[in-house]
Amino acid sequence: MSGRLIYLMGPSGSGKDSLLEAARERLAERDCLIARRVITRSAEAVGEDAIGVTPTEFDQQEAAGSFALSWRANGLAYGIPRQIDDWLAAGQDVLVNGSRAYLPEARQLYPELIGVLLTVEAAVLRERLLRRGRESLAQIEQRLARNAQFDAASAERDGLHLLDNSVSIERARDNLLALIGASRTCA
Ligand SMILES: Nc1ncnc2c1ncn2[C@@H]1O[C@H](COP(=O)(O)OP(=O)(O)O)[C@@H](O)[C@H]1O
Ligand SMILES: O=P(O)(O)OC[C@H]1O[C@H](OP(=O)(O)OP(=O)(O)O)[C@H](O)[C@@H]1O
Repeated sequence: MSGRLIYLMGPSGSGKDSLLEAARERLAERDCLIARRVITRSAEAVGEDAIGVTPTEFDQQEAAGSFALSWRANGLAYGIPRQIDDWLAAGQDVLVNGSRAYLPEARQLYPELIGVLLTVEAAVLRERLLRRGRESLAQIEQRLARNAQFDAASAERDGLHLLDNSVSIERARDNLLALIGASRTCA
């Protein structure tokens, strides 16, 4: 039996990483692993449980077939290690921190993926990016402009599950776990 691929998306600053950290233990109890991303961000700036590599290293790993999924956004390259295929084949669910723009390609590779879109109001998003303080103001403006290109209503039409993270992280975590549990029943 193969596991399910849960593809979490949401604008930069919406709280994907915080949500994954908050849910990590509970997900593990449900046999759901979180994929560790490879990102061309300096190690100090990574700020998530990711592996930092140089752009050259990333390109080499990508060319060698090390990634199950890989994309570029926000001036960075992101890869999901090929290892997730072993986990899925062993029947384990896998949750990845994905990209909205890359969703069509991800769906071609994993037609059964369960897409979850984390949403927050634009004003909250701005506030969170500013508070996180990881990017420059110009980079934050670029992320907000990128977000304005995506529309949650069309996401719903695309069959994505919408998950509000304007609420507390604990509530969002419980809603994520409920959503994953409900999808299992439907499968
Ligand atoms: N539910 C929440 N309530 C309040 N602050 C949150 C919540 N979720 C995330 N944050 C904060 O918002 C900022 C961005 O979150 P982060 O997890 O880094 O987002 P992403 O991984 O989507 O870029 C962080 O400073 C984080 O602490
Ligand atoms: O196509 P999009 O949906 O806009 O996504 C583009 C990228 O931005 C997000 O990264 P992340 O939240 O890690 O960005 P940041 O941490 O660099 O802010 C997301 O996980 C993708 O890797």
